[in-house]
Amino acid sequence: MNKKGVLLVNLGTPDSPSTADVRKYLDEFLMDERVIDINPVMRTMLVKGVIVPFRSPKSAKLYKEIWSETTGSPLLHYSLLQQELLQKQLGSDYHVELAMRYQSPSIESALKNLKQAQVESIRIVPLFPHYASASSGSVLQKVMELVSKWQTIPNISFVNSFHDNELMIKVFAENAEKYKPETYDHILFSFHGLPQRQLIKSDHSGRHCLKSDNCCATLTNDNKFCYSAQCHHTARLIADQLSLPADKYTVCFQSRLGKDPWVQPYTSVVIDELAKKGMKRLLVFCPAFVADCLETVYEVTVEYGDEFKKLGGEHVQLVESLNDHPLWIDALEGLVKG
Ligand SMILES: C=CC1=C(C)c2cc3[nH]c(cc4nc(cc5[nH]c(cc1n2)c(C)c5CCC(=O)O)C(CCC(=O)O)=C4C)c(C)c3C=C
Ligand SMILES: [Fe+2]
Ligand SMILES: [Fe+2]
Repeated sequence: MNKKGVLLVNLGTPDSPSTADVRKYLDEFLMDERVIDINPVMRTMLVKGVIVPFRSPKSAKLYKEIWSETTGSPLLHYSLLQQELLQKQLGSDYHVELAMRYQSPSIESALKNLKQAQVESIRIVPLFPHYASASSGSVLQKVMELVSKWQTIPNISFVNSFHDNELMIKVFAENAEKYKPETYDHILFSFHGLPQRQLIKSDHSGRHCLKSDNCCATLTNDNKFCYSAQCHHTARLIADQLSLPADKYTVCFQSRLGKDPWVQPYTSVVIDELAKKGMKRLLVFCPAFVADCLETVYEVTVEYGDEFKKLGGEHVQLVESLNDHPLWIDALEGLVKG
């Protein structure tokens, strides 16, 4: 019997924390037309002329801080563990591959392995709980570009988003419980940011995105593919699971790049405001990521932690990501079989 193929795809990480490898990674990532979605000539000038030359040495320093001598980039390490554990759990009827949208292991090589294994179908699982053109959309476009050239195209299906996955919500809540959320002054749900123009472009109704202050407060037919509305929904589900009152938590967005407005409120602004209000201890969830990475272990723990302390705060505690939690592997099994 032919096996069923599974392709897990995360964002990508440099091959090493050297400036040259970070430059290669940022160049491939930021030249993607779904990531910096502006006129191609402007994108080339901005990315190759400004962002990559200035950002690469700075980012390389940060990557060096989180790089493990034995396991390298945390994002790749946890993604490989997720692949291994899912393969074990699904058994020999399945062939599970892992790819990164940018750099290695590439989507090309993972698809080649699936083709060689003569799989009868491919289930594509972008490892992003919330749909964004810049993340899941880009993964799906790349896979379709490559597979469309095959002589025989197997059955293909993909997961668009899983922002309300019950097991995922449970793992985030469980991971937080050991820190006793009730002992913190405030809880943040800090999601990866996105330029506002990308939200507006995804609003096919033309009635929803950024048309009112609370356009993301509920998930409706009009905004069900809105990245921000999906993020708010995930936060509400985790907060409900932990019985957090609405005034005890804030949804915010981190990792802004460039001068254009991104989805708000910005995490750094919220942290400043909370410190100025005299809050001392913050617990921070990063539910846009299924594995710990630069944006969680460095940006939240170190950068936001230092910023908070400078303004009188005492402690910023990150709730670890889904990583290799057994219930998350169960969740992945459900996404594959669903
Ligand atoms: C969760 C999904 C992600 C979306 C959506 C996303 C959009 C997006 N990101 C940038 C710019 C950068 N992101 C960087 C790192 C990074 N981004 C994600 C995920 C999403 N990005 C992850 C998982 C990571 C961490 C990778 C790792 O190796 O640990 C970086 C690189 C790091 C840095 O230099 O700060 C940049 C740059 C844009 C512009 C964007 C949408 C338009
Ligand atoms: Fe990013
Ligand atoms: Fe929206």
